[in-house]
Amino acid sequence: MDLTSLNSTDNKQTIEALVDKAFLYAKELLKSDIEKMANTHSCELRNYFTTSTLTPQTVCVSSVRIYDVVQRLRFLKQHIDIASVAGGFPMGQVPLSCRITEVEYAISHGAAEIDIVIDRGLAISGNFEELYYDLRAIKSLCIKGNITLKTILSVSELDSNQTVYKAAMTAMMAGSDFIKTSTGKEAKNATLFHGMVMCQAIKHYHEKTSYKVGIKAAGGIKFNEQALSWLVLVKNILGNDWLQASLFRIGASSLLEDVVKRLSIVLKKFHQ
Ligand SMILES: O=C[C@H](O)COP(=O)(O)O
Repeated sequence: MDLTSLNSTDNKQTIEALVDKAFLYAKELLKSDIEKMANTHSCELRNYFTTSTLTPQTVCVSSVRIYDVVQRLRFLKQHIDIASVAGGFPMGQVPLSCRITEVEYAISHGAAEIDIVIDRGLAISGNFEELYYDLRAIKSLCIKGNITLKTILSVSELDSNQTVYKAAMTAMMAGSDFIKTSTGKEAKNATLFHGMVMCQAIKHYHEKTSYKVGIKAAGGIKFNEQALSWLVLVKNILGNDWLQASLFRIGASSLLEDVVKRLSIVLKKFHQ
């Protein structure tokens, strides 16, 4: 999971709370369940629930808030990768030079992952060549710093599934490490059908090139059932290889709560 906060009201305090949530929320709420289970179950099982499985893969913030994350991590003496949205998020309607400046800013301030948003106007007008060169320019900045590049297609704003497929292919050809469904700010979130089109594009790209590109589902994913539906979709089309954080992510601001609730139910079953 990329634990996300991308609000216009974000500030130092809300970002500190986000970072604390990434490290403490699950551990604190599940502490007693894990301890009870530890009395009756093997170390292996106990360790599974006490280590990295309870910490999101990244915290995902706006570029201007990266510094707040870095400061909080220093204070907590902890590490988690920082993902930053960039490129005039969420609309993507800014000149390439500004997009480049923002990505450079994000990387130099500590982002390990860049979630770039595409200019949907280019995709809808069929200008995939310019879209490719835009994304290629961003990719060249990421290559230098070994930064993961996720490209947000904003699928619900594209005019057809064919456009979704072409935008996905363009993003992958330009070197995206992930293709991502949505910014979370569109009027409608991505559907599983959009996800299916994206997974098919990833599969075809893999068949043609052997490159494995990841998929990130984001926007309105708040409940376990939704997350599991995406997981099943990815598993069915792309296979078990994709079921790891380097190839499958869910970006969400409000999913952790339900995941922890469900984990608590599962853990209670272990020590009943
Ligand atoms: O990239 C992640 C999305 O912006 C998260 O959207 P959400 O706030 O609806 O979970």
